[in-house]
Amino acid sequence: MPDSTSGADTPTVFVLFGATGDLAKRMVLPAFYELAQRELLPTRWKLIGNGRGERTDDEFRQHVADALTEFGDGTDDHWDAFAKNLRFAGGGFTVDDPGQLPDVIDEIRNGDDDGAGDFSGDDVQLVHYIALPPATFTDYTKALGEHGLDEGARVVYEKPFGTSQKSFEELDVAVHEVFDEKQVYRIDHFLGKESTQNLHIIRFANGMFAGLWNREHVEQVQIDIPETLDIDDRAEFYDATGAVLDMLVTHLFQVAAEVAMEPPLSLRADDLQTARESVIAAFRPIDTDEVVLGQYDGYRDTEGIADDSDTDTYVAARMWVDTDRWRDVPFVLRTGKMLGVSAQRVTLVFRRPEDGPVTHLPADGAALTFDLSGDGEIDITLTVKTPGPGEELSVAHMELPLSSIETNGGGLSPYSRLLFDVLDGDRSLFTRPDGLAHVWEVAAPLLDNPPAIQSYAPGSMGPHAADALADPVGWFVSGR
Ligand SMILES: NC(=O)C1=CN([C@@H]2O[C@H](COP(=O)(O)OP(=O)(O)OC[C@H]3O[C@@H](n4cnc5c(N)ncnc54)[C@H](OP(=O)(O)O)[C@@H]3O)[C@@H](O)[C@H]2O)C=CC1
Ligand SMILES: O=C1O[C@H](COP(=O)(O)O)[C@@H](O)[C@H](O)[C@H]1O
Repeated sequence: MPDSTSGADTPTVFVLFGATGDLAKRMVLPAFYELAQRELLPTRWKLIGNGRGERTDDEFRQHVADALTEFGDGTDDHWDAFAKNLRFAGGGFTVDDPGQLPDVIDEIRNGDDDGAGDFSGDDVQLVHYIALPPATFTDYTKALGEHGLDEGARVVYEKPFGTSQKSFEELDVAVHEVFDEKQVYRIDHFLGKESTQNLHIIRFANGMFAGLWNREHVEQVQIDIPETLDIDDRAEFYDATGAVLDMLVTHLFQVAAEVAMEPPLSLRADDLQTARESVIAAFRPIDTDEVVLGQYDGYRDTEGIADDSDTDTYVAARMWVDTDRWRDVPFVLRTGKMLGVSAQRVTLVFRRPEDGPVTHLPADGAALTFDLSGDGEIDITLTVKTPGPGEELSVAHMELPLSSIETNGGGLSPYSRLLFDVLDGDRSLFTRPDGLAHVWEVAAPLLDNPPAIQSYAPGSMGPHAADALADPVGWFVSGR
């Protein structure tokens, strides 16, 4: 639910720090354009790209057009009107020197900007998007405060919001010295995926699932994100990060919290965030005996990776959520690069009825799966009678692609959805510092004392040692 100041009529200035960077061109700029195409932007808006170098507005417009061609669907008849709203403010942005940004904002506020829309005389909503290397988050936050661009503004932080308990706490203090929590939007784009949102909608909107969402009925939860991708053009970033930080303690933990949360009082931002982020406090600190770390063969031959790198490109972990609802139900989480298949599946595996008349039931014969990839899909696995003579059993699947549901314009990509929510003032799908503080407590045993890395063949499903973590059900996603 949006905060009180948002609205389609509020003139909005969106400042994209790191506008020349990789994330901006892959995700943020195409998502912004998608919102324009879908007419989901405020009536009056400007996007100011910020960077340390100098570019004219027209050069920046060309940069955006190129990004849309390379990473989006190109430009269409929305482009001319869109391009008029793009500006560039170079010269960097530091506490000592704000570069050109304040002047460009003033031009827009004073109505001197020759683009579309008159902002003069209106309160302008500032939205800052920090798409910069994480090491710079604190300095840019301080600079926003120093140059008076914090008041009433919203600020979006890319991930990772800290890479250790210490760096998280330091960043959290720095951010709250400048911004109130209600101004802050920490992105985890897995929360913006259509199927992730269906974890709470399908559960709470359908009595048949609401009643099953507990230890009495669920035997195991799997959160499985294998990737066939390698790390080629992100070698420096990836080698300093690894699968545990890049995926496990960020996206997979947030999705686990979506599954595990207690019913929120409502779907309002505070209630949904409270339910999701507070259950992380009940995640049991990771037992490293229940973790398998891997690195694919050939990783160290990648340009930019040291010959002796011990960075994890794979992690599988069995975790426990110590609430009455989930006590003793294993949550098994897995992700890795260069695996045999790409998938993003969250599966609740249901218990087999005990002492019922049907015997010899398969362990994987009843499940509800949320496919987070692409447009999203919900699948139901059932044990059925094999058609024909006799009483043979088969495991059958029903698939509901979310793209088959009639909508007004189709689903939104995760970044478009999250940007829309920022512009709308809705923080439901963003992370909160109380949850993130617990993430680091849960992860500490693994970060402090990681198990030895095991090698695996590219195209496999990772080290065999991880197979047992999902016993007795077995991993639903299989690639071998
Ligand atoms: N790239 C991706 O696929 C993903 C990235 N992210 C996150 O998004 C954020 C940005 O990532 P990405 O775009 O890849 O990063 P880049 O390395 O591409 O940096 C973005 C921009 O920041 C500016 N910049 C770089 N170093 C500094 C510095 N030391 N001080 C000030 N400005 C600097 C540069 O712009 P200029 O030279 O114009 O000043 C650069 O173009 C990171 O937090 C990352 O973790 C999250 C998910 C995926
Ligand atoms: O944040 C990240 O996510 C991607 C996977 O995201 P998706 O957009 O393909 O759903 C992952 O490949 C990358 O390593 C990680 O940084």
